Amino acid sequence: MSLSFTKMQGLGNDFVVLDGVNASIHLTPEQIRTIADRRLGVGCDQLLLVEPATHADADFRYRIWNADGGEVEHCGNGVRCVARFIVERGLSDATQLTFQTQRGLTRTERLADGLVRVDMGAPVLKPADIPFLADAQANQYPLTVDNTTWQIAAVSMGNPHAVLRVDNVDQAPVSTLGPLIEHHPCFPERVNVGFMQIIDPKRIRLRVFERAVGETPACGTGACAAVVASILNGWTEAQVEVSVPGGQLMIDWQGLNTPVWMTGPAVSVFEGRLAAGMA
Ligand SMILES: N[C@@H](CCC[C@H](N)C(=O)O)C(=O)O
Repeated sequence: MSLSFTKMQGLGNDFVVLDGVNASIHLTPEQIRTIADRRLGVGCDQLLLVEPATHADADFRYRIWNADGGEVEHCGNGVRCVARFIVERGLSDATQLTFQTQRGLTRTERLADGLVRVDMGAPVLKPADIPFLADAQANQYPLTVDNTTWQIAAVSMGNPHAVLRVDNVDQAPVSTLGPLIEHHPCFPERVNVGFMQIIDPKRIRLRVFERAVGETPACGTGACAAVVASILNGWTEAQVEVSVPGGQLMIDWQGLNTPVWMTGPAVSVFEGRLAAGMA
């Protein structure tokens, strides 16, 4: 079967997006790895599949696989792209949509200028639910890696994040410390690792080493987790501009048990067809 796809990106975090509403799509982890491969396939950080919802309050179901073929719970840049994909593919013309994900319901609203605003849900801070091994919940935890102890925040936005405050993200050890924390035994499902520099109470800079992918130009859930960590620790106010290597996201969080709001771009790059045998 030859399957059509759209290549999309949100601040350089890139996706292959598939329409599972008009076709029944079942891909093996090996097929996903090949499609995501930048030499053997199309190339992407995540593969996204839109399907009919099975939840009464959702318009569509939306599933996410990392480039290594593993299915994950949530993707912030991805959900903005999917909101746009649905309109471009004629699946709906609604400005507001509700998506069913592994982590629950996520609501999107298309704004002017190609921006999409997303209700990312309330962050999860209880260690066992992240999951993160700690005796008690705290705003920061000591984490020892190779005899050096770092202070990290642990936050789930549906998917797990560790956030470290650094003086300068340009000099942060993203490619060396990132994978060590990703695989740290205190994170039994591995973790995305954010390196955050506070510029002032309204602005941060962030680089994220994504679980199963490596450093990406942007991570939407990572930006939400970093802002939650910075607010909990008293470093920023409730509305924060997050500068990542791929551009800017606006994140707004009013505090415990309230949703994190994320606003950012979603861009279609090209459409194509996967050759028979690829899918
Ligand atoms: N790029 C994403 C996050 C994708 C999933 C992540 N790598 C994980 O394993 O949890 C985003 O924009 O949030």
